[in-house]
Amino acid sequence: MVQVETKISSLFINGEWHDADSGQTDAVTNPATLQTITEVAYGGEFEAKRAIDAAKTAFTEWSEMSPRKRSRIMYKAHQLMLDDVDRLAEILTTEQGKPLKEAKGEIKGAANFLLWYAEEANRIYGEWIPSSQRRKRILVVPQPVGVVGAITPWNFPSSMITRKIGPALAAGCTVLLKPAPETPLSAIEIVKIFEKAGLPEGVLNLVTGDAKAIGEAMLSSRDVRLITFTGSTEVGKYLMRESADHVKKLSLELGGHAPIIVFEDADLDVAAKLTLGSKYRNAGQTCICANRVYVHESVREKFSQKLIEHVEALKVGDGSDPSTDIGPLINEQALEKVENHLNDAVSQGAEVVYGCSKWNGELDGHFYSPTVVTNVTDDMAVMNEETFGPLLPLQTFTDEDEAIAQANNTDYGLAAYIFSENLDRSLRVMERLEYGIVGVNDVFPATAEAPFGGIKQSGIGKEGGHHGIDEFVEQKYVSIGMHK
Ligand SMILES: NC(=O)C1=CN([C@@H]2O[C@H](COP(=O)(O)OP(=O)(O)OC[C@H]3O[C@@H](n4cnc5c(N)ncnc54)[C@H](OP(=O)(O)O)[C@@H]3O)[C@@H](O)[C@H]2O)C=CC1
Ligand SMILES: O=C(O)CCCC(=O)O
Repeated sequence: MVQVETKISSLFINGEWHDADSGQTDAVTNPATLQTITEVAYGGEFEAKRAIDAAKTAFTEWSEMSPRKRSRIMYKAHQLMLDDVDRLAEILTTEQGKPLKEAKGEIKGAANFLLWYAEEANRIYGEWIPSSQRRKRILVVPQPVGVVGAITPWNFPSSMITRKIGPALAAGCTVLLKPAPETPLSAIEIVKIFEKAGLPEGVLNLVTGDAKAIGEAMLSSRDVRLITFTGSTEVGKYLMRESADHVKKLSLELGGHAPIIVFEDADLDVAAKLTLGSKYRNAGQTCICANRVYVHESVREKFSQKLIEHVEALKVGDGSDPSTDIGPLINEQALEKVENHLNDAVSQGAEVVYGCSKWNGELDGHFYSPTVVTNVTDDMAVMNEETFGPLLPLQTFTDEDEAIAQANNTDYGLAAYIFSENLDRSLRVMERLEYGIVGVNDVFPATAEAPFGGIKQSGIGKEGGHHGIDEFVEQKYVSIGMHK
């Protein structure tokens, strides 16, 4: 397995690596073995403020650099990432737990965001609008917002970072990045890649440590013009409230509670296989994971049989073992949440048809068996809250309107999925689903070229695609009078 130093100076401010001012460190733990991997710096307000100052100073040169030049650095970073995919995937698995094959997929996806935005850097076009007045001209000039605060989660420790810093850097913004404390090593590697690729000092800064204090430094700074955040809806709401004083821009990718609807005209083999892929990827810790499945009553038996056959074949274990399909959950609280959702459902009459236990293998980590429950009702926690774990509830429906109403009956609106071989129905249902992303016979929508993002309490703004750049750009309207 990959070798990591026992202590890392993980604060990167103005092109230099530092320890925390206090000398404090924070342990990074392997969730499969519960062994400490290393210690990283536990920074706070003062380090974050210095990083914001560095980003502010670097902004002028970076934003005025030609897009071609910015783009070249990003291409290089993309290539360096791909060249090192095996080692980076091992680091990711060690700190996050997901199976190596998924970690490799994530690193490639993360590199792809850099490639996509290296290309987009050259295409941030303005507009020339015909004026209603003969002696006037109207221009719209896109300009970078300024210093960006990026706060990222542990579930995709690499791609959630490049999905934010890719468009930020392409647009000409400079960044203070605060990664999740569970997974700082992938963030450190990304920063090192940019250092190697020749990114000027101060353009990308990293502060690991006290979330509240670092967040507060971002929120209270008039120089941080945008906060881009992926994580829980609760913290997203907090950032929104606290951004009001400075009227900051916000881009928020928050929780989801994705429904899968399996219609009676679905290809049940495809539906069962992909339901499994959606629910158990990253042990269910993906914001677009299926949280609840609605299957038409007439195909319930057949569908659940096929599903269980697939679930039975899944192997739980240490993600670093190439044969593992499901790794550990990130921590004890995550495990408790799954257990609580299961106990709540069972106490109200749900039937466990597969799984149901903390894993009793020989590893100490936070493992949970893939579990399937039926006889669930609308008021159970699992049908209302994001579980973020490998628990799959199956409920039946009898008609299309009922299925749509059930799917929409939530404050979340990130991703929803339908399985049907009927094109008319697929389009009809897609249009009525109140979600930012709809998968039709597909459950893996995240990709660099498409706009990923939720509605309702799942967030604001898009990441990915040419749309992803918009968050990092202000449109300056220039009104030109001609007087001669
Ligand atoms: N949309 C998604 O992809 C994700 C959704 N979630 C959902 O959230 C639940 C809880 O997970 P959790 O990791 O606690 O998610 P959080 O929202 O608490 O954490 C996400 C990131 O935000 C940081 N953060 C937390 N509080 C603040 C603050 N006041 N100011 C600035 N940054 C802050 C965290 O740092 P720190 O941990 O140091 O507080 C972390 O870097 C999960 O069970 C899941 O339901 C979680 C992760 C990703
Ligand atoms: O959980 C998320 O916030 C992003 C999902 C990314 C992916 O599906 O690759």
